Amino acid sequence: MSQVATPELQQWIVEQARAGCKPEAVLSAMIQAGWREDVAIAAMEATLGEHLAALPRTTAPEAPAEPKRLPEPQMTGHPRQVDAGDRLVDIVINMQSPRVVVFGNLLSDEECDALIADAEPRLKRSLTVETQTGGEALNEARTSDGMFFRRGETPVVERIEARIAKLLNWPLENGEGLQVLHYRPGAEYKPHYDYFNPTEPGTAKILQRGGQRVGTLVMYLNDPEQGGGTTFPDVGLEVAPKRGNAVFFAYDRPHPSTKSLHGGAPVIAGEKWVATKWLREQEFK
Ligand SMILES: O=C(O)CCC(=O)C(=O)O
Ligand SMILES: [Fe+2]
Repeated sequence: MSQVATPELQQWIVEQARAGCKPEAVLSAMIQAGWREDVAIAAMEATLGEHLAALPRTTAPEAPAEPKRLPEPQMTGHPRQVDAGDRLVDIVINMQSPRVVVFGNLLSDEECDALIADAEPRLKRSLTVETQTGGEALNEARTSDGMFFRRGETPVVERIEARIAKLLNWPLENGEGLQVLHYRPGAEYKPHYDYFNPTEPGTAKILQRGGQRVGTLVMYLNDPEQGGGTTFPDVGLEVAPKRGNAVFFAYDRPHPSTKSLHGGAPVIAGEKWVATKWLREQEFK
């Protein structure tokens, strides 16, 4: 008998493993059939190693040896404020896991008003990027109206984008265009992840435009009367929407272990306006 593992033998080893046979039982069956022990062990190791490596992952891949670079404010020495170029921005909350920072005084009232005024005539019922197809679709979980500015579209947008790039140490070119959302009473955005699910078929096409999303900055443009907080259900955190403030969160991999699940809670009274900046790994074209 040949002492080189054949494709048939490899197939048989995988089938035994699938059927729940213990490795010892598989090995002793092979020895019974006349395989040399060392050849049988090597065949099992190689075959099952390859088989396992090809399986879809259901848990988080191991963190890379070099921590991935992510958008992150410069906060060594625990400053109360961060220099964002043309403005000192307050640190209100600094949370590590999930990575969440709440900023105060990021936008002036005039900037908030200008974003709302320029966005309002262009609002449509919000679409979300569809990882099934790579296109966009109406999403029942998101009952706000929205629009996108192009990067640098107006002087106010340009100024805010430069400030965000400085604040989060992240290249301006890696940002998507600013999105403005308007929630009426009752409107909400149910808990979701902002990254694109790598197991879904449309994701490869979406990633061609700048790679994964790795961070989100939600800026509050007005003060809703009641409700409308940004929630992080994995950690029971709710950020109150306050005009000029913002909540930033980052996710180093497209996986729920980042605890970056978040949503816009229903607006109970009044309305809610936010501007969202999504940050990609690479230049967003
Ligand atoms: O409105 C909010 O508080 C959250 C918005 C959001 O999650 C998003 O734009 O992706
Ligand atoms: Fe989101």
